Amino acid sequence: MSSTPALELQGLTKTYGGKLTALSDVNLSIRPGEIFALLGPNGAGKTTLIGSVCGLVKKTSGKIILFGKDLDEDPVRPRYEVGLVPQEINFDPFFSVAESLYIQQGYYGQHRDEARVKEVLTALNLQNKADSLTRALSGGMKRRLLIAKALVHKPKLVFLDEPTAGVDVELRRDLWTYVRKLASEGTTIVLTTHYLEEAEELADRVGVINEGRLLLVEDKKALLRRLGEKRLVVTFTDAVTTLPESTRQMGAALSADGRTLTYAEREGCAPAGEVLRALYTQGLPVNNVETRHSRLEDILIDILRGKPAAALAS
Ligand SMILES: Nc1ncnc2c1ncn2[C@@H]1O[C@H](COP(=O)(O)OP(=O)(O)OP(=O)(O)O)[C@@H](O)[C@H]1O
Repeated sequence: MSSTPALELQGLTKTYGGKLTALSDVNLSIRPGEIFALLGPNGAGKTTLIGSVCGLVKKTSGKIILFGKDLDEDPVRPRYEVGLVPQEINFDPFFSVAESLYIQQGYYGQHRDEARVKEVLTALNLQNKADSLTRALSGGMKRRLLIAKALVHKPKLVFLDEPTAGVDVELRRDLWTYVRKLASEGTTIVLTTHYLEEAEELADRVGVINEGRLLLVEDKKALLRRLGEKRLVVTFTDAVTTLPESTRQMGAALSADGRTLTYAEREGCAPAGEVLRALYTQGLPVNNVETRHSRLEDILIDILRGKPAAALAS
């Protein structure tokens, strides 16, 4: 696979009305074929970033390089390689589903390609709706059509801006399967989502943006390992007065009533099993043991709160 980044942002900055800085000096390189999740709270700048790449927002400064081509030098042709699934449903209600896809092919400088339209409709389970007016589709079908529109011209880079907002669990699962298939065929995917489960499920890498600044870019699994923890909670049948010295040294803590031990196993710490072994060796009255792994959601909250442990990776 080519090593040229699918997308490179260099010092990308966007100021609205000379006052509000929606993007501040964003530097980012998206690898070809990866699924990259761009995460951040409302108003962080995600849609502005996507809009700048897709030509919907005029950047204030910085460079946008698509597949090695600087958009300042050619703002049109490199964008033919890009597809966008926007947050909001935006099609003309008076065209049929198939017509809206032919129009889309035209926008991207392509000839009407009926076979491709059929293929995309089938992939998104809309084959029976080709002749329906778009306004007659259900909400979930409209979402599918938005995705079909973004893909009908075979883009090499696809932005999915909140693709599953308001869709049911089944459609969400279908879309995840489809996104994975696209990525396995070499399409680069940039995803924004407030469903962190979605990012955890799909993403190869994660970027966190807040107030227009990119705070972190990291491999998802490495991030979960680095900042995640396994939390062990042990309850005792009778109150315990002190914990074994070895478990205290490992960092286990006893609740004030002596009935609960908690231990956070992080990268480089003793495994939770060692704490348990010490408790059993000392004959402490263990009643129940629970463990819970951190999710991306816990980590994102720590990063956004500026928790020191959530030190930024390069
Ligand atoms: N056309 C505009 N004019 C003025 N300000 C804007 C405009 N579009 C966005 N903004 C502001 O820019 C900032 C970033 O907005 P943006 O839509 O990029 O955030 P987001 O991360 O996509 O948020 P969300 O998760 O809510 O969709 C916000 O403060 C927003 O109010």
